[in-house]
Amino acid sequence: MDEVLGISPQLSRSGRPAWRERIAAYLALVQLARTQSRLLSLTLCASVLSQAGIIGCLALGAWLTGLACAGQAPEPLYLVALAATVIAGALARWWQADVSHRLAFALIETLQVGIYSGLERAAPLPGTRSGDLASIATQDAQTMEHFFAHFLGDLLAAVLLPLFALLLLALIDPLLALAWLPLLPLLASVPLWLGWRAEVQGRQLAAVQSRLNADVAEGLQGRKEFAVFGQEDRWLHKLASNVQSLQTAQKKYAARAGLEQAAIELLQAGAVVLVAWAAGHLVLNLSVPPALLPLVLVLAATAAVPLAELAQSARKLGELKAAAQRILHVLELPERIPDTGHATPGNATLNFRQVGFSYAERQVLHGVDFELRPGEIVALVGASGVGKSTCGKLMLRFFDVQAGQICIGDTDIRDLSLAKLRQTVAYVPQDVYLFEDSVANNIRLGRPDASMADVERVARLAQAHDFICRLPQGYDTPCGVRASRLSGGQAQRIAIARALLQQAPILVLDEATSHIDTVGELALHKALDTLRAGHGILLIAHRPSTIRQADRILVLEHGRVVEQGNHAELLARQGAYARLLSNEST
Ligand SMILES: Nc1ncnc2c1ncn2[C@@H]1O[C@H](COP(=O)(O)OP(=O)(O)OP(=O)(O)O)[C@@H](O)[C@H]1O
Repeated sequence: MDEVLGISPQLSRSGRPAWRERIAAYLALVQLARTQSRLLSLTLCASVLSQAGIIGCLALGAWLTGLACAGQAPEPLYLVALAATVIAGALARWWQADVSHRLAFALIETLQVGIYSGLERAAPLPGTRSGDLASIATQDAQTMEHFFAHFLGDLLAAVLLPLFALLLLALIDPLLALAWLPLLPLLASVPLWLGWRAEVQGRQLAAVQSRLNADVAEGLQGRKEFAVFGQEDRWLHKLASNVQSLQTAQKKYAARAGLEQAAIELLQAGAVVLVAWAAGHLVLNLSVPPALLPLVLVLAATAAVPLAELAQSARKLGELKAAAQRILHVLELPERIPDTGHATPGNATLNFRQVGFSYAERQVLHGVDFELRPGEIVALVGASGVGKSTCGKLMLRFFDVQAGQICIGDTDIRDLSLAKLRQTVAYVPQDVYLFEDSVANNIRLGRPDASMADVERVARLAQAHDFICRLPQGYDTPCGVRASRLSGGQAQRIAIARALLQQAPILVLDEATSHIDTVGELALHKALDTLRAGHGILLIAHRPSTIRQADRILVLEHGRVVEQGNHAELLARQGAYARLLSNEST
């Protein structure tokens, strides 16, 4: 799984060696558990009490049985004590289940919020798929339930109760304690014998599971494409092969877990046999009264149970560690875009000044220069892949420029807070995303408190009001998963209305009318003309009809603005713009 997120098993992305990473993972979980210190203390206390309750009733029962065998009638007080121990043990068990799960769920909630905030802070994560990320936020976080609800409590009980039993056995006769002692560390060490394999298997299991989740999620998103290109069977085969890999990983995991289970039970039985053998000798030598024999055997058998339970719990540590490391990786993701500015722009004039930018190795923009003043409509045009959308994304700081600067009112946008920047620039992306919510709430995305009158006003401006009114529930109609109930042009108009509601002085429309019909587009052009009074509008476009309405056209070629002017001027020049238009028309 770590490999899925690009973390090598030997060396994590943080650069720490794997063993330090492992300890860091557990320490971070314990540190997290300490944030719920009250619930944590109650869980530890309840775990010890519940296991002590079970051992207590069995030991008391065995002692009374021994007395009865020796011909001593039990005193009523002892029977009352036995009944009280049984009830207290049952209550402690119930309390432990309640409090340990309250602790686990509180911590999982904290983890999930942390994971979502880490993903948001660092988005988009290079090389990761949404299914992988969903696995971290849900499955990995849920895996932690075992650690918080069971492992920590089991650990404390496994230390305290065998020590207490050892003390009792030593008080009866030190030889009994000596007979029991050697098997205790052996029992505790079982998970360590196959620990390395458990870890590798845990990591493999999580990786296969995550790959399967990612493939299912991707296949569902791309099901239309699979259907169009007749590739459903290929996708199903891929899923079947992933399921097969998952089964293989699960089988290996179960085989190793079974081996550990057998070893634990063998050692537990061995401890009882050794103590029984020593006790038999001591009883024959009259060093230990026969009435104590049942108590000795019960102590030897039951006091090792918390240790065996810990060993069982620890068997899951490999899986748990893999999940913890993936979670920590996301929690520790640095902020991709630092948000430290507090400046306020003097006015809404936008300037690109010698802007340079590259994605990984590939340089896309080299010294882009242009200005967008309030009241202007400017079109940014160029061949596909030349970097037009990249300019829009840089204006919103989805990425930061690597050379030059982008300023609004002479203030570098890196000196504005992200919130301020995004109030200043409204953006309609190429690939509109509508949430599975009502049309009105989708329009309200940037201003959740906007009145219905405001929502309708911007919908009219975006030429969306009429078709929205024709929808079955008007503005309350759900848009469907990924806007499945709307046409591409309708979704675009809702996205334009959403941007207009933001009342930002700079508006960027990235191919925002590409799915809108000619009549709708003409109406939208009129709306943009009325909007220009308070706004600077940047149109990123291919359609000649959209481009023509701009006051100024910027032609981007080889990562630079190579021409600018209005439609007529640029056509007359017979340069890059004229070439572009003739290419578009052919
Ligand atoms: N996230 C990314 N990672 C790596 N390369 C990218 C990324 N986004 C875009 N590119 C590359 O950067 C170049 C410019 O992309 P951009 O989307 O800005 O082009 P565009 O001019 O808007 O194209 P189009 O008109 O087709 O939308 C393209 O070659 C593209 O492959």
